[in-house]
Amino acid sequence: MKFELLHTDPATQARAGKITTDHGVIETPIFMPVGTVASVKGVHQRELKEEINPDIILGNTYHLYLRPQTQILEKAGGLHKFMNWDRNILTDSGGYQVYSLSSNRKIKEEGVKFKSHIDGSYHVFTPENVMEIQRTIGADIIMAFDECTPYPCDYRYAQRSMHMTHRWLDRCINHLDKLPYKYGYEQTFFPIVQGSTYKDLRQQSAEYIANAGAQGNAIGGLSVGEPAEEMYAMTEVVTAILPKDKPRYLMGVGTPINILENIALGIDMFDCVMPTRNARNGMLFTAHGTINIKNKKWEDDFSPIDEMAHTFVDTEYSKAYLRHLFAANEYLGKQIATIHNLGFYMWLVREARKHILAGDFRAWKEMMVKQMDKRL
Ligand SMILES: Nc1nc(=O)c2cc3nc(NCCN4CCCCC4)[nH]c3cc2[nH]1
Repeated sequence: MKFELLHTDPATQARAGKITTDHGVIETPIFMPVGTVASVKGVHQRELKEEINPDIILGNTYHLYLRPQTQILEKAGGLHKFMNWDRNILTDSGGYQVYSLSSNRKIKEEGVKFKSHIDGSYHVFTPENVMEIQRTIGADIIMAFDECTPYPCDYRYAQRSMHMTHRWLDRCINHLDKLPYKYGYEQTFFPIVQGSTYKDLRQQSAEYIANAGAQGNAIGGLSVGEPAEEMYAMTEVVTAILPKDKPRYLMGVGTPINILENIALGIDMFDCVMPTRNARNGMLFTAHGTINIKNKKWEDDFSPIDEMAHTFVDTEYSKAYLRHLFAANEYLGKQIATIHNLGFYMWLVREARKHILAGDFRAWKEMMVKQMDKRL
């Protein structure tokens, strides 16, 4: 992987960059649509490419390991072939999903024992086998196996969790070095900063991760219920320490406002289920605020979904029609809302990149944060 830092905004820490991998170029700042189990829910790969045009999407080790399982992915020649997606893919390592999805899991030094949320079978993830699984899935960017420290937690817990994540990081790196690529293209490994919301632990973890000398670095343990101000404060502490010539990925973030605030703090990569999950619930994000399309007020509003026309659905369908589809529980409604929200998120980060390069990012960001903070 190659990262070119094209410009850093003088008034903030915002950056415009370009990542190049064997599956193409990723222009940063970037939002990565979440395709947990090899599908961005309700959207065809062709629609994704033609209408939303993400340079990279997310997959998930925990889910893909349980279903379709790694031997199927291996027989298919990896996840790109299996889902017919020839652009970039990033897989999360499962550290978060085990903690958020599995009914009962035990975290020990060796690894995490968990019960499948699908059929109740027991499994163990270790730094070593998660590296093997991610080699088999074949994503272009793969994440360290870490513990996403639960929030809130006391200092002692956060400290011990962070040190275990650092020991697991060393095990990931040592094991990965023994695992050749399976499908003939490069895979890049990102370590993950922890430390919960304790400034000194975040500094220690950022130093440890920076010293690993990876091609990119991630910030974990945030967007787990902490107040946004805490998220921003921890991001600021960490980006001050992480190397500037490597991309920074803030995991699981976030709302449109969170994304703009964190771009200003020096983050290059984002992923979040919000645009897709909220869409399925009728919540639309727009540059002028959020719309709950199920609200009766839209039942005779025949204006386009979004005049800014980020994607074809914005002008081909009215608010009234979309509200009707949700009222009738037609899954076309969920599909339309999903394409709209992903189109908006991609527009937002691309606009941010334009303003960073134009030198007026701060003023634009302040205006957008105010404008988007409305319920329409
Ligand atoms: N390996 C790993 N380590 C993390 O610390 C981590 C931290 C994360 N924090 C989030 N937050 C997701 C928040 N999301 C907001 C919309 C509703 C569903 C949850 N996702 C994460 C994923 C993560 N993955």
